[in-house]
Amino acid sequence: MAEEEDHLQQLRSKATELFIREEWKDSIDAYSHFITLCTQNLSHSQTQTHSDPQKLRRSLCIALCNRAEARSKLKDFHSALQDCDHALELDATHSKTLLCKGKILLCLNRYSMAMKCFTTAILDPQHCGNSECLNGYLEKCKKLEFLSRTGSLDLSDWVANGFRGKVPELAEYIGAVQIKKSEISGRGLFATKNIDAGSVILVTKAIAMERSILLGGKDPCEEAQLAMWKNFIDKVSDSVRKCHKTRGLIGMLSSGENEDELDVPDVDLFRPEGLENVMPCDEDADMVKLLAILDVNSLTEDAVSANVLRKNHDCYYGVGMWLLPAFINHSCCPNARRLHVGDYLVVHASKDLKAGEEITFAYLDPLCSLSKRKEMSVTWGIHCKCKRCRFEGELFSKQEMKEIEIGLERGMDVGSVVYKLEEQMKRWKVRGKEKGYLRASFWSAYSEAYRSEKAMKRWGRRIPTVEAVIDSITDVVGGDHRLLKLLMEELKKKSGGIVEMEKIFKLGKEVFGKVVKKQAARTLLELCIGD
Ligand SMILES: C[S@@+](CC[C@H](N)C(=O)[O-])C[C@H]1O[C@@H](n2cnc3c(N)ncnc32)[C@H](O)[C@@H]1O
Repeated sequence: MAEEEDHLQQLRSKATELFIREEWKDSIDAYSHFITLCTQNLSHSQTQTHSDPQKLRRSLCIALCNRAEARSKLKDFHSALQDCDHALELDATHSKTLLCKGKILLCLNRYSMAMKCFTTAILDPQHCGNSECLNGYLEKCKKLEFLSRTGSLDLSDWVANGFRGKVPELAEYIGAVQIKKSEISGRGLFATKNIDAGSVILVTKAIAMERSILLGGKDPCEEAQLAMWKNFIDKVSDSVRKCHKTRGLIGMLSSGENEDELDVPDVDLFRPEGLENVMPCDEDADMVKLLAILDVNSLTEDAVSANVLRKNHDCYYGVGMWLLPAFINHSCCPNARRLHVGDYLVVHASKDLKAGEEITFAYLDPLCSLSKRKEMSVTWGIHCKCKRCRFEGELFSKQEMKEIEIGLERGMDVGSVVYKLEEQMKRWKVRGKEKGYLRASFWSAYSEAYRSEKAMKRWGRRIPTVEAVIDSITDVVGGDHRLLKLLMEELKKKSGGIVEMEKIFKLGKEVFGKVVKKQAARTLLELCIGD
């Protein structure tokens, strides 16, 4: 008996030493060995070889708790949670395990469950040493739980501080949306209630994300990009391997084939606190399918609709996988935009949305011509048939239109391009939204003309005002930072009044979403001009 006890003692000391040295993998192995022997010893109650089973049970509880901590350091949250539950079966009020479990649940965005752990731990009379830390976690949990219920995030302090300090912690939030069959392609995300422009629709943490900081240049070199993609794929595979819920959810995404035949999942499955055991998929991840899914659904931070809130204008190139936003289809007249805050993706309405309306992003730049959009859509493997593409498709076959486009490409005076287009629109009786489509397609000519003193001297009186053009483009493509920038430059020239400023704030909300209070909004807008 003494020999067995010595052996257990040695194993425990070795595991603890490795744990203190933060050698997580080796400490997990050592604790696993100890846990197996302990469990065998305790389960053979008749032949029990330990002199003090009560003490052994306590040691087992601590070993499970430490293995959980080590596993969570390696982001193996699933196994770590199982260890915590096992430890809590031995001692339901073990405060260190409750703290560990609460922290893991927080990482998994299961705020109310985490809150229960911290509250129970605080009630434990032996928690005294951890009191401050537990209260801190409890406060954080309450804040995040509120955010996950309401979606009312406030990034004011961080933005007003020039993005200094830690990236604010966000919580998962799913607004009034559902997944349904889409007329665009396969499934799409739809509003279930009216949503105002600027309102946050989703806040989602990436299941995996990889960034490269590329110094000295905007275009990431191929080698750095390849390395980043490789790391990203490794991270996704790791998270899919470790969590069957992630595996089940990612398996529901499109791999680009037979999209119209895919099942329509319930949006509730994507809630962090949603049921774990509803996942149909428990098979091993098929790497070929996984790569196809990543190809179709990964998002890059530098995309047109992605405003990256970050420090110092570092040249980042980031790629990530966010599950629910992967159901958002493309439109050349998008009504939503995305914002990257750390590993979180914040999706907000860039126009007012009606209940039942499909939520769409711009995968491709909506402020460029049909031919350029067509060229870019090849990379996405999509053939867009939206109203705008259909309308422009018919018009772009007209000789006059071809001449305007070729003229622009060959460096024709931008003022005259704008003038010609406006005159043609009158002749063709183009009205309402359709005017916005064409102005958006020739945005480069409009923005250059309005910024050129020479062009404005010559054409200024014969072309519509900046405000009128921006209004009509915003009406079709929603808020866009380039429109905002031009509007602000105009305001500076004219030193505009309150009405103009309100217009800018409104457009700012459509571009960045309602994520900051008014004072911080000014900082954001200044950053927009400085871009
Ligand atoms: C990120 S997924 C969007 C959700 C997808 N419809 C589904 O059912 O899972 C991207 C894929 O949706 C399809 N898609 C999205 N927008 C489209 C559009 N405007 N026209 C045609 N296909 C589109 C393409 O097959 C694209 O590869």
